[in-house]
Amino acid sequence: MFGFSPFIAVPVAAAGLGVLVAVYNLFYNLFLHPLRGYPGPWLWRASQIPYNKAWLSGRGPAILTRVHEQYGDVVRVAPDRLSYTHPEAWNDIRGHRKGGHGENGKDRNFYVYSVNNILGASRENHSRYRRSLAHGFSAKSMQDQQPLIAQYVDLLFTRLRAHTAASPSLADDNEHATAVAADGSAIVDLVAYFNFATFDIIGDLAFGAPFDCLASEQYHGWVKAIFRSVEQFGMLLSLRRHALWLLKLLVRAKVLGGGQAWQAAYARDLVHRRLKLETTRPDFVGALGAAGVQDDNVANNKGSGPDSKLRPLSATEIAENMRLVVLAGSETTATALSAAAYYVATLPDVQRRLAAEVRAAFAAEADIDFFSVNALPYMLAVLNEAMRLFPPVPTPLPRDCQPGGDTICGRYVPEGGGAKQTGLDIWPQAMFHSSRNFTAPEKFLPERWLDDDSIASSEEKTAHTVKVNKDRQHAFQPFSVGPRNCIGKNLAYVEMRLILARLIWNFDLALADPADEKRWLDACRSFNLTMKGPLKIRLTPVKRS
Ligand code: HEM
Repeated sequence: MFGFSPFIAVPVAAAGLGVLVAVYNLFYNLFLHPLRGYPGPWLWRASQIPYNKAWLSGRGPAILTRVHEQYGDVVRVAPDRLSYTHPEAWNDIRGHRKGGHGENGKDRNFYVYSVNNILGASRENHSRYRRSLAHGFSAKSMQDQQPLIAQYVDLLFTRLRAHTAASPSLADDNEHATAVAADGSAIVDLVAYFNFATFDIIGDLAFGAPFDCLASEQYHGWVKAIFRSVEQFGMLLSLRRHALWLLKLLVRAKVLGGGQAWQAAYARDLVHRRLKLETTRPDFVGALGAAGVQDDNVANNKGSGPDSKLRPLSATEIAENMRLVVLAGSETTATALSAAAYYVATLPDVQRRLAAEVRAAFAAEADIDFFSVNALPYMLAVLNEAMRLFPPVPTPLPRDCQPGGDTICGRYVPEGGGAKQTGLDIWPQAMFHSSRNFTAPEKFLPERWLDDDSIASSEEKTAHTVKVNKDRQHAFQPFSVGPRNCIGKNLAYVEMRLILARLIWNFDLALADPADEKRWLDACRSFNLTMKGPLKIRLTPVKRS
């Protein structure tokens, strides 16, 4: 009499089982998991959903900053994941290891699309790639690269000056720049122009040919494809963590990741052409190819003999690494410059002090070069403060805890629970905005990077003199630390200093629309890199007698 049709009984039983498994998982994560002793919001500790939601929203950095403010320097942000804002975490998680300790390897899910380049390479291939690439980033190479870089910086300022012509009728307008006033000022989308310059510079260094963004004042198709794939990557990642089947379907349907094959083929073609040139150009491909280029079949045979770390790279490996270098080296630098320009345009006191320093240091624009820009301490402080408040890489580059576990910030972290290794995150934005690390963390105060201990903008001199606690300022590591830190850090600083110094030497900056003070920041979304809207700045040429 209690007999149910199998068409009802089977789905009901399956649903019931599903609910039981879900309840058991929640119970296990909260009360039995090896990470159960770490603090965090209970829903984040119980389920992966809030963490994935934060990633997919593009607002993860702000969300994680709030979570850390409430729960402290070490937070369990997902059942199998810890996130850190204590400065010691940089070295404990990513630093050079002593006494035969293994490294906390890169999260395999996260770097799955980077296994063929330096970013996600195995330890052995990483050494090969890093050693070969290092030649292109040495002090000697950078000196040789100076004319090549300067040529693009010159072109950037030729373009900007053309838009700010003395008479609007002479100015050369386009969708990214419009002359507006008889005083020669123009409204320019600086995000676009910084991207044009940084992509041209790195494109030329990586492939021996620029993208001609500055020449055409347009984004090159390859650059547009990179932007699209950065946004998609945030989604790919979350799907990989939880719905691999859905990911496979979407990739197969080319809804996600569709441009990857085209981007790879394009890079291979450029590298092949560059390798054929008989030239001593001081670019990255030249440095990589100097030790010879190995046949793809040999290089793919990942031998582990004693000389395996010295194996030269194949043309495909060079192309994959150059593709990564273009992405890693362009958008990041353009983001730092955009953030600096935004804060300078928004904060009159900062602009006044910066302009005084830059304009007093150089009698002529031609005096601004690789070396002379090093003598501008306030400008360096502005750049660092911009990267602190608006980090070019604001989301984590996650690691997996090494087998056997590790001690991080003085506390033992177990290797993992079940089949999953413990994930180790540092969200740079949460680290750099932490009130435990920085005095008045939400304020743009370049003075915190100078020798003075007191911060007071002239407007706030009496009301808000802040005594800066510098004990934990080493939390600021926008280029990461350890053997896999940013290889392009010095080049990035040279580009940023050259461009910002010349911008300030030439122009006064103001937001074209004051509403952008809030709107521009609010519209940004972070998926590893930061997707920014146009930054419309009124550039007014400096009048000199
Ligand atoms: C403001 C500008 C920049 C910032 C904030 C930045 C930040 C970073 C960070 C945080 C990493 C570590 C990635 C990880 O742990 O997975 C990294 C790695 C890397 N960066 Fe940069 N970067 C910048 C500019 C550049 C430039 C100009 C280049 C080259 C032209 C470059 C090339 C690389 C490369 C090749 C790696 C991988 C290094 C390795 O795995 O050994 N970056 N960068």
